[in-house]
Amino acid sequence: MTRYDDLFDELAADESVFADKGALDPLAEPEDIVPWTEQERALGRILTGVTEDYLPTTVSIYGPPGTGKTITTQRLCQEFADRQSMVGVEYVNLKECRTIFSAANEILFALGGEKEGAYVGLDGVFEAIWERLEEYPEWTVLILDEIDHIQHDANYDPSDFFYRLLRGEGKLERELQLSVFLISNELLTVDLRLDSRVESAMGGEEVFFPPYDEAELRAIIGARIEVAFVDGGLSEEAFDRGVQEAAYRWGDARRTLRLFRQAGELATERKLDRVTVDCLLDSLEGTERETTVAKLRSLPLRHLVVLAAAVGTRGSDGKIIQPVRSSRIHERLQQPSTAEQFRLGERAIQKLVGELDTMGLVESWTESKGRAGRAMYVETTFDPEWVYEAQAAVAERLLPAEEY
Ligand SMILES: Nc1ncnc2c1ncn2[C@@H]1O[C@H](COP(=O)(O)OP(=O)(O)OP(=O)(O)O)[C@@H](O)[C@H]1O
Repeated sequence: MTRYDDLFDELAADESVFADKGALDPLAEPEDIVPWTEQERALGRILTGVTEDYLPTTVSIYGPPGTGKTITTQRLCQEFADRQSMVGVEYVNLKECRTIFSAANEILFALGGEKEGAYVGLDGVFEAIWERLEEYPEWTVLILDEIDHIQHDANYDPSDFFYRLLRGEGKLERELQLSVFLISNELLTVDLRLDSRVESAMGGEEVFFPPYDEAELRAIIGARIEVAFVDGGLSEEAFDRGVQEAAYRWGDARRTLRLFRQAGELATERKLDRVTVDCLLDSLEGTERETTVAKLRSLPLRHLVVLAAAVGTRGSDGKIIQPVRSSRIHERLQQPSTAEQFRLGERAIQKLVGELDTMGLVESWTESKGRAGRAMYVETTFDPEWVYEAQAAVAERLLPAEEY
């Protein structure tokens, strides 16, 4: 026996509470979609417009994470296209696209084209997109997921991208009938600050997916829980508590699946034969932390730098001092390396704090200081140490913590 044998033996679950853990994988295609009756009807109504020769140029599908936007839209559009030969559907996820040019190239690729080189420019890629679309049925529904990941870059702004997509000359000349279904967490015109010419070119159709309530989460994950756990592997109280907490905190099906998977892993680690309410509550904290850290990691650097400055002051007991005044954040951001890189004045900092507040990552408020005017205070809504966890390298490189 080597020490690796010992290690693997120790870690291999001989008494697992799981029968088929894969059933809790959010990426696994669920057999049944618990219908979102209202939203399905709204999307269905839009699609059947084809029979009257009309599809809106855009449909904005938005709502918080894990509320079934992707799965419902994809399936409904595909089912419709399977029944209507004059409709084609393509799905593109833009999450990994760092530039607007790469987003256009990703669309081209999904339409069966070869990606273009940078030298052709955005217009060149769009020209190739229109050529591909000529081969498509009369109507094309293009689903663009995570479209809010498109950000301003050095060469183009999102309005340029949308204007070409909706009103591009090559498209108008060829009289292509294209309807773009845009999936995002926030309403796009607000989130991406699209300009008015783009707004007026958009279809104006919107479908909102609200967070799931307890009954819906129960229905969505109930069947998967039955497959995932051995008989009696999850106590009824733990299941009830799990869906209640998940509905109260997030209304997100993906996070709920993850919560039950982690609670099961914890039970196995603790050598229990069933998941208890304690396992569930302990995992709940872990899930909260994991998702917050992931969210922090995906923040634009300027927001992260402001957060790092907000949590960068420790008391003599080593604890991070909160709340912190925005002027203190400003002061910390005046260190030469940071100041030069980000050039953040007090007003810019307050604006970024406001945006972090809207994202639910901080709470901010102002207090009157009499003659000294008003002061803005900021406090994170989560354990401030997580900021370091999320971007240890960035936070420490930019702003080493200092004692107050
Ligand atoms: N109505 C549903 N029926 C069955 N499974 C669902 C349903 N809604 C969500 N799920 C499960 O949750 C996962 C996440 O859902 P989906 O990707 O559709 O969410 P989303 O709203 O698009 O989220 P995001 O904004 O994070 O991309 C799905 O892959 C699926 O496993």
